[in-house]
Amino acid sequence: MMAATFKCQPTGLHGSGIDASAPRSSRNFGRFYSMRFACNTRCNTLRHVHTPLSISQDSSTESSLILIRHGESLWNEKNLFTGCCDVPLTQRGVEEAIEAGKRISYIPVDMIFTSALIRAQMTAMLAMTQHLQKKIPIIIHNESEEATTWTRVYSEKTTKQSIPVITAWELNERMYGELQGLNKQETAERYGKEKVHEWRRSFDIPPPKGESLEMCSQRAVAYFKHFIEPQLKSGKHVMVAAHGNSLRSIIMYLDRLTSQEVTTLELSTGVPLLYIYTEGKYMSRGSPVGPTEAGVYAYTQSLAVYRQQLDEMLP
Ligand SMILES: O=C(O)[C@@H](CO)OP(=O)(O)O
Repeated sequence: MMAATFKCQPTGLHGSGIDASAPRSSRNFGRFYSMRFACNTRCNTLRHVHTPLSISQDSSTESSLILIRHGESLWNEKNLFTGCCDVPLTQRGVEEAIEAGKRISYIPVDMIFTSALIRAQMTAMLAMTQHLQKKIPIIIHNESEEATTWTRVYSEKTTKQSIPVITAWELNERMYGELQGLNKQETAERYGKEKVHEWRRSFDIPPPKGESLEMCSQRAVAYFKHFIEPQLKSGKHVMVAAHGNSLRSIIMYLDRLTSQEVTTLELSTGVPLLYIYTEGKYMSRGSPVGPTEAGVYAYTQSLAVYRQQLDEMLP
């Protein structure tokens, strides 16, 4: 069913010009890590690519994972079921994304994963405009040989100042089937509040011709385990910009929630959540409050060191 619904988008870094042969040129960011993608599935081709990691840290101990639901979209504002319809942010959503960016501006980001939908991509890009690293997020295009070749970056220096952005349909919002485009309030009046609540928040009951949360979690969590977790394991700091239900699925996995517990999990638009991945475990650190808040750098020793490096680097 999913294959018919979504066109697979080959994603990844292969041939993107992102390369680990960067010299040790920066006083503060003198150490580079190289990593190798070795994953290959029908839909994704992340392979044989090196990316630079621009902070000093002990990559074997911990990495940060930021999850962010997109800011308010035009259909959130109109209270319409959105699902996989590709709707942009409202002005308020833009502001939420910028505010989220301020809140995570001091947390290192080496790679970004977003869904294939514009509201998540806008959120990631707007958030990164606030980041203290001042690196430029670049969407990686590997959907064809030509796309790979034509988007190649030929400057090592520019590559070092970039953050690869991987887009993946597997991180899309759940596909809401025949509810897409319908008003949530009117649908509740028509089918009854309980029925609509069951479609929206039960774990395994799909809306008409759509995905249940369970179906959404199968593809979102499989993608997370296959493509995102290996990056965290290798010491990369990752941001994931996605959607209410794809992120609820991922949080269910990270926090080991039961299918009952996840039914009450609600995520606000544009609010980042921080996890620290260490020794194969995820530690939830809630939502960062902002770079000026006392104590935020004490989340982990690496973050404290990172902050110090940023301070030394900034004018
Ligand atoms: O419409 C949607 O796509 C989602 C998220 O906005 O709605 P719900 O809250 O029902 O999961």
